[in-house]
Amino acid sequence: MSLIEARGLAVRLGAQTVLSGVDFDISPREIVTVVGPNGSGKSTLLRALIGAVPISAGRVTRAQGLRLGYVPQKLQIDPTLPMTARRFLNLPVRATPRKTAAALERTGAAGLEARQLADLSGGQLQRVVLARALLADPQILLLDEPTQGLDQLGSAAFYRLIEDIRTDLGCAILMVSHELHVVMSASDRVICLNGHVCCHGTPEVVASAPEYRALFGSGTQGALALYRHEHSHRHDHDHDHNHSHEEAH
Ligand SMILES: Nc1ncnc2c1ncn2[C@@H]1O[C@H](COP(=O)(O)OP(=O)(O)OP(=O)(O)O)[C@@H](O)[C@H]1O
Repeated sequence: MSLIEARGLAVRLGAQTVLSGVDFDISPREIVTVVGPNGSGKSTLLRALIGAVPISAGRVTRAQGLRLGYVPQKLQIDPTLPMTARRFLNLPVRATPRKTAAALERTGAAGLEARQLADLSGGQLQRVVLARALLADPQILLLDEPTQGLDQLGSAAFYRLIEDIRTDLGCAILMVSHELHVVMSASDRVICLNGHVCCHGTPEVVASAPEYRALFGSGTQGALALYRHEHSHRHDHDHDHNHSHEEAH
């Protein structure tokens, strides 16, 4: 049983068709990563899946009563509007001090309750935002480029934290990431998006394809090769050209 399922999903924003013909599923405990070039509709896909943006065709089905936690790409904080971490954690649903403290502790941000959001470092802020997402006791966490702006160490630590949370809470994770080494090492499935689903499959199968290894080896460079491969065909948003496969050619 999928937590979220989309069939033939299309989204129009203004005059632009941002997504079309997208089929998508995510099962409990799965880690699925969405990759794709800038402007390819990754954030829009996440927002459409949670019902934050209207869809123009197709359907999205969420499991009944689905609890989800969403970490947006960029939290817009107005520096002129003071807001403590505590207050942020209580929006829109009030949580007990014990619960907020536990959530902050879980994300490695213990004791930040009284701090102003605007004064937190990028890494601290991401942990507070993640803590807020955890307060919903989510069955699925959606993370839109959660390590943007973090340095490499900070980013690696954040992804480890996410994996630990998946293990502890048993929630599924759907994330957008540009960090392809993470995509290769930490995802159960990868979806490559460019207005439509270009291809999808397990990163392991792709990484172990002999042609792929012979050309690019493994590790980050291999991941880049996967990325390039998947974008080597023409993208004209013609869905007859959609294809999915699990091998590098
Ligand atoms: N509110 C909006 N109104 C009109 N167009 C929009 C709106 N939001 C996004 N778009 C357009 O939709 C397209 C997809 O945007 P989206 O943010 O989903 O891409 P993305 O793959 O997440 O990009 P990035 O990697 O740069 O974050 C872009 O061309 C963007 O300009």
